[in-house]
Amino acid sequence: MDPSIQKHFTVVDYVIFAVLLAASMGIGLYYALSGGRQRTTQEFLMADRSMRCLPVSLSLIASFQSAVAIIGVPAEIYTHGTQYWFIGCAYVLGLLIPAHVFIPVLYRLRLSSAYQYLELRFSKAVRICGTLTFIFQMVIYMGVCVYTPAFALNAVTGFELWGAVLATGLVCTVYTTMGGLKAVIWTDVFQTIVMFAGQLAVIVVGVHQTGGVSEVWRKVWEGNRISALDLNPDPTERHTFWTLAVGGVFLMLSLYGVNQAQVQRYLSARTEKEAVRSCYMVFPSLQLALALSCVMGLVMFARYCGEDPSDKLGTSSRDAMVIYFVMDMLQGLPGLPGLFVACLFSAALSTISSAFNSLATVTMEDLIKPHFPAMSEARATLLSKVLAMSYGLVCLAMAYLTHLMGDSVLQVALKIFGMVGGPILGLFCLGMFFPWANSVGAVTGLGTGLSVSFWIGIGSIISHSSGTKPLPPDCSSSFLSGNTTTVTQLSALSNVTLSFYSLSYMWYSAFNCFTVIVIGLIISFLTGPMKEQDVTPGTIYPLLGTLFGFLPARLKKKLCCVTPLGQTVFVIKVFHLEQHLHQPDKIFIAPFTISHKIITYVCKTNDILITLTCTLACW
Ligand SMILES: CC(C)(CO)[C@@H](O)C(=O)NCCC(=O)O
Ligand code: NA
Repeated sequence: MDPSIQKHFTVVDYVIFAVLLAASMGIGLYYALSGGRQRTTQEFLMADRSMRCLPVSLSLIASFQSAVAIIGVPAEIYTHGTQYWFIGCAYVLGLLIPAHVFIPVLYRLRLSSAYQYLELRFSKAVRICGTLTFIFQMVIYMGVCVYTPAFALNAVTGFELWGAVLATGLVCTVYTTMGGLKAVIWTDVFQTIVMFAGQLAVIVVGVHQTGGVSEVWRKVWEGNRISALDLNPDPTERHTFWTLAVGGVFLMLSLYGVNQAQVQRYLSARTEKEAVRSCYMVFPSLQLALALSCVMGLVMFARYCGEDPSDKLGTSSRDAMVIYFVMDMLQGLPGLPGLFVACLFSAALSTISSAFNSLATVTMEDLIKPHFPAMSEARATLLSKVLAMSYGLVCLAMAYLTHLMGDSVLQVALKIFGMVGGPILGLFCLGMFFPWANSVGAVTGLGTGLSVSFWIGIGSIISHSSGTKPLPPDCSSSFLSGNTTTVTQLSALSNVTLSFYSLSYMWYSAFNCFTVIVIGLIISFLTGPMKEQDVTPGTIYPLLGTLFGFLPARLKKKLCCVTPLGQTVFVIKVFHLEQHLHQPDKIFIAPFTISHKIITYVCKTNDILITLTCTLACW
């Protein structure tokens, strides 16, 4: 790269970056030494199920808001206009459905791992398939997350690439291993605030340098960056209202409904109500996060009029371009470049810490504990810490693998969510909404879903058919339909396979989710659908019964698998008992274990140990 355009950091900037890392370590240390000192898996992995909604909600946003979004969304807006902003519409259903469908089912089962649900509903085999799929997804994703900010910074400022990767990876591993989920959640709160502050600083400085809000508006308007509502129904067009607002709902569901990183936070909330409330509170914050990154893209456009510095930078990476503009704008304002770097690394840290903790949880709960039921609590906790640490090291290895890949990172990250998260979402929907689905159907459905999604995903990468030409760069140019021509050419392709490959990546989650459900149901009916009395009560959400409320009661009962009233009352009693046991003088030892419809409570009331056993009923 041309050394004359290289941006430099001052001492203040390095100090700010160091403060971020030190503060995160400090929070980790605090939770290692306070409370229960991380001596139980309940504390280390579930934060003692004692969290309030505010920290939980900020932590929920932080998990999937990585540097990928902070750099990728402005790059998207800069080159293609504001169409992507319509994904904000998907947040409505994308958060309401998790709050009122997934949280009630999962919270009431008092799980530790979301994949425990799959065993209760189907079988051990399905649970293990689900867990392995999740591990695969998160391991790839965290590589992308830690590599992205380091690479982009290195391209522009010469900030040591592997030094930055190692610093983030190792610092995060240390505080996650020391402080457990409490540290992960509270560092998320701190890091989310730094993230918002960094983006806000760039916007304020950018608007000021461009000559005010009205000047920014004039330039983005004349440069055609304000996109109209695109209602084109073509599923191969990358971003339209439909792909974003409808396809986006499924993307959101796979992240906020069934992804262990998020489910674990819901489960760490002290009550179900608190969990639902935290999900509601994600809505305004996520809209704010989206607005900040979109506005940042617009401000950059107004300031640089679509300029493309890729020749000067020696890389065509759009991420490097964003960093270049930001560093250029913030130059000469001591501390602000450092704040932006802190913002990027906050985003990365908060994402990989969630990944480490959730990966340690599923490995422990789904893969190890079932084989060693007699393992002592101390040993289980130690093992969980070793797991969290090992995933930290895996993350560094994945960063190196990401280094060997290419493409636009926003698309890569969202493609992974769709390719792997979509089938997992399908598996949970199959279990929750369709009482007839059986275990064979679930495994076959997941297998088919993953195969189809990889076929399309890899096909699209190889045939390069998912790209869209950027809008013309010039601020004052009139509208050119670069976008539309590409799409018409693509849809005119007679080759069916090629048009499959060009399916918009925003549809991946929805498409793959439906593949799993359809194949799962077909195979279930062929191999003998699940009988109502064999379905573990409490694992079905009466969706079909609610949707078809007009049907006669007998048919409705068949659709939603409602259990007899007597049993329901019984469970309500059990839940009352549970709340009762939460009283300070009556300590709850183990929440309960569920094995094949039998709940076992172990509780301690006035120093007497009681073991309660009862059958689980539908809620
Ligand atoms: C996950 C969404 C779509 C939620 O708004 C957004 O945060 C996003 O585009 N994220 C990109 C992937 C990432 O941040 O790692
Ligand atoms: Na994050």
